[in-house]
Amino acid sequence: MSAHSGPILMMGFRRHGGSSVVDAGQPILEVRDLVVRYGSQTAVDGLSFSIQRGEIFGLLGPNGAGKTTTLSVIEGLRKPDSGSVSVDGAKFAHASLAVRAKLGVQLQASSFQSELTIEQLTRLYAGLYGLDLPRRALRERLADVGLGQEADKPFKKLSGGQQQRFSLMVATIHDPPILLLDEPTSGLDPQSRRQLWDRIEGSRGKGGSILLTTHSMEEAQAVCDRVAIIDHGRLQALGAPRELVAMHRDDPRVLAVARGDVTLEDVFIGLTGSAIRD
Ligand SMILES: Nc1ncnc2c1ncn2[C@@H]1O[C@H](COP(=O)(O)OP(=O)(O)OP(=O)(O)O)[C@@H](O)[C@H]1O
Repeated sequence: MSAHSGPILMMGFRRHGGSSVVDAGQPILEVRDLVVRYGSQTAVDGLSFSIQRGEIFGLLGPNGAGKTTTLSVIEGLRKPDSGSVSVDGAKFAHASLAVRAKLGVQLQASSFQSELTIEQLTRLYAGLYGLDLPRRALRERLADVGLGQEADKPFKKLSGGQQQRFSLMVATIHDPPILLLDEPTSGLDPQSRRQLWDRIEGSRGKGGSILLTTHSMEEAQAVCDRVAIIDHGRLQALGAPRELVAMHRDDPRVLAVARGDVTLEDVFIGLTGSAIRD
């Protein structure tokens, strides 16, 4: 993640386990009044939120809430029916390559040419971003994610967790100021998950921002400065995890599902309902 210029102000965002510093200036990412339809179905229905520099922001919602659709618009893969996405102040629809390169996107395993070794793939993706990294630097990047010994292995021979770590390394190879992660820890063992949390937290220290989706309330509480809970494509709640718990702890819908002290998961289920989604 690149360090950014501009004033850094204490915003008073307090996280579980410590405090964090985010930039109060222009948001690095702004989603405004986003609407996305698939035929007659509205998947995202007037969604707005913004992310500050240095902020780790969680997009939470039950299955089918519209999280992946929102990410695909931010990534430029899908055109919204209305609304806008701005990255660092530039409307994304008209964004130059330089603006698009501000996004780091974690690719699915199926996106990589699986016969190539991970060193070859690293060189390939570095080249796409205009980076000409010497072999030692390539190996260092791999070693950073615990893949130093696997440099000569074809991608397809990595384990699922190794593939995920590789894909994260590639997403950040050009030090993007904002990283988008769609369920980054699903399928990881507890060790790899904790390591990824550490890396996510480390990016904040360097001024990087992250937008992640997760179904794990534990994860949201552990790493996110703020979360948005969405359902049916609409915003249900927005704030720091602790603030949301404090704000909704007396809500009868939340009390009805709580099993002891009210948690973020109780707030989530209370606001989005207990029914399983398709
Ligand atoms: N390509 C598509 N064509 C038609 N409908 C779609 C398409 N992609 C998503 N949908 C629908 O849009 C809604 C939002 O889906 P989306 O994948 O964005 O939800 P999500 O919050 O990411 O869900 P999950 O947690 O299950 O990944 C769902 O009702 C889904 O069925």
